[in-house]
Amino acid sequence: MSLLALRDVSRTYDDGQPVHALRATTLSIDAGQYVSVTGPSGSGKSTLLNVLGLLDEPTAGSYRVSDTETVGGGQRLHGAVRGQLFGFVFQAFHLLAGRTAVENVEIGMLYGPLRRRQRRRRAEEALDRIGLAHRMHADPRRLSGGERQRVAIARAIAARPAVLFCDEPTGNLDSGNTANVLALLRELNDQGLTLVVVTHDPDVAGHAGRRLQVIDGTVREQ
Ligand SMILES: Nc1ncnc2c1ncn2[C@@H]1O[C@H](COP(=O)(O)OP(=O)(O)OP(=O)(O)O)[C@@H](O)[C@H]1O
Repeated sequence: MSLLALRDVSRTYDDGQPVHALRATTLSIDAGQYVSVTGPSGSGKSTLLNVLGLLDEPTAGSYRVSDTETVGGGQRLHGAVRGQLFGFVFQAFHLLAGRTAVENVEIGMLYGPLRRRQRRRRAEEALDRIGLAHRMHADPRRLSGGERQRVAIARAIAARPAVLFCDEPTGNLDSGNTANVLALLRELNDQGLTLVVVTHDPDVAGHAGRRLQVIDGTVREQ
């Protein structure tokens, strides 16, 4: 059974005249897949990621997550699915300065069901998993770019999502730090996490087992 299933999904923006950011797309992603999404600027990659991550709603079509129809389900359903199953990593790390790494990771679980002590334990586990246990109490301002992105990944995986959505996760990193983050993503995928990674970088895309290309709102397998 596919974990994420788009059927005939379109996303049209009304910007004076219609912008067809995503055109009648049918796409299934199975649990455990590592999927990259590439394509020219403005082709619809972020729109696809936002629709898959329930951050944006299709204008037409059906989107099932774990066999639950989400289109028309409303904010409450979308929020619940996101909270239980999805984690997000963006190009800009969005970490809070003045808070430690472990506090930043805990913030990702603030609105979930866990109590304070459980949140701390999960945060510590997540930092340990990404190899930053020794920097747990550091302010993100004192971490390297690669370490910051790893903290952002820890924050995204601490609540144990089934799917991690990444939008240009290495966009702000030099080649050494990019290699570290890619090794971490590979390891997380090996442990069963489903990954969907939007990237401009063909080398980053090359790490995925399944490669999608978006051109003018149309998704193709590569
Ligand atoms: N809120 C919006 N209102 C109107 N048009 C939008 C909006 N968001 C995106 N678009 C348009 O939809 C199309 C797809 O945008 P999208 O951001 O998905 O592309 P992208 O492939 O992620 O681009 P990039 O690689 O530059 O980030 C573009 O033509 C864009 O201008």
